[in-house]
Amino acid sequence: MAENPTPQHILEQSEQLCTAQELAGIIGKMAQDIAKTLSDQCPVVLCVMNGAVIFTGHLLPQLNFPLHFSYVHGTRYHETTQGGELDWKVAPPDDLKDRVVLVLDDVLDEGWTLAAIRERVMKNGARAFYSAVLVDKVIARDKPLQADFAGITLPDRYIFGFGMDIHGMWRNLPTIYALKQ
Ligand SMILES: O=P(O)(O)OC[C@H]1O[C@H](OP(=O)(O)OP(=O)(O)O)[C@H](O)[C@@H]1O
Ligand SMILES: Nc1nc2[nH]cnc2c(=O)[nH]1
Repeated sequence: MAENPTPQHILEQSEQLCTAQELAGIIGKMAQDIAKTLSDQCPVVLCVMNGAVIFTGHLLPQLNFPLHFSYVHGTRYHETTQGGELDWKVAPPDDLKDRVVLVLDDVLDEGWTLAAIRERVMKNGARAFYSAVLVDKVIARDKPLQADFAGITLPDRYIFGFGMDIHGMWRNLPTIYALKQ
């Protein structure tokens, strides 16, 4: 891949990993599983911006029980494909005392982002923490946490589309892609 590939070049060098229809089925099943556990808890649902924006937009209308909604914004990949320190742009809400919290993220990779969110959420008084990730990546290392609800398992390749970026671009693709190997 060239050092500064154009958006079109990235797309040409990529392959689709699943269809939009498959994603719809996966998210529908996740909504049912989440409802079985949380429908009587009135959870605070937090979207992890930016990557989880499309996943959240598909999942939320299918959660057919009362909930409160807000978001956190933390990034540790910036516009690169390597994670670093988590940079908090918007931290979890302060007023989580005794609340059950469900955090929605697009991908659980090394797990440091969700682990840091869990720590802040519990410090802010939550009674219980749950996480739902659209993609659980298979990596060679142990993760600091496992997701309570996971949609699809994918191999250790940098993915983009459906909310996830590559070099800051292509979050708007309607399904998930990876660069050809
Ligand atoms: O499990 P980890 O290795 O910690 O990685 C997962 C996180 O990485 C991505 O966020 P990113 O930092 O790229 O910010 P973005 O959501 O704005 O793209 C993704 O949206 C997850 O939040
Ligand atoms: N866009 C994107 N963000 C990530 N954050 C952690 N892993 C990934 C990935 O594969 N793609």
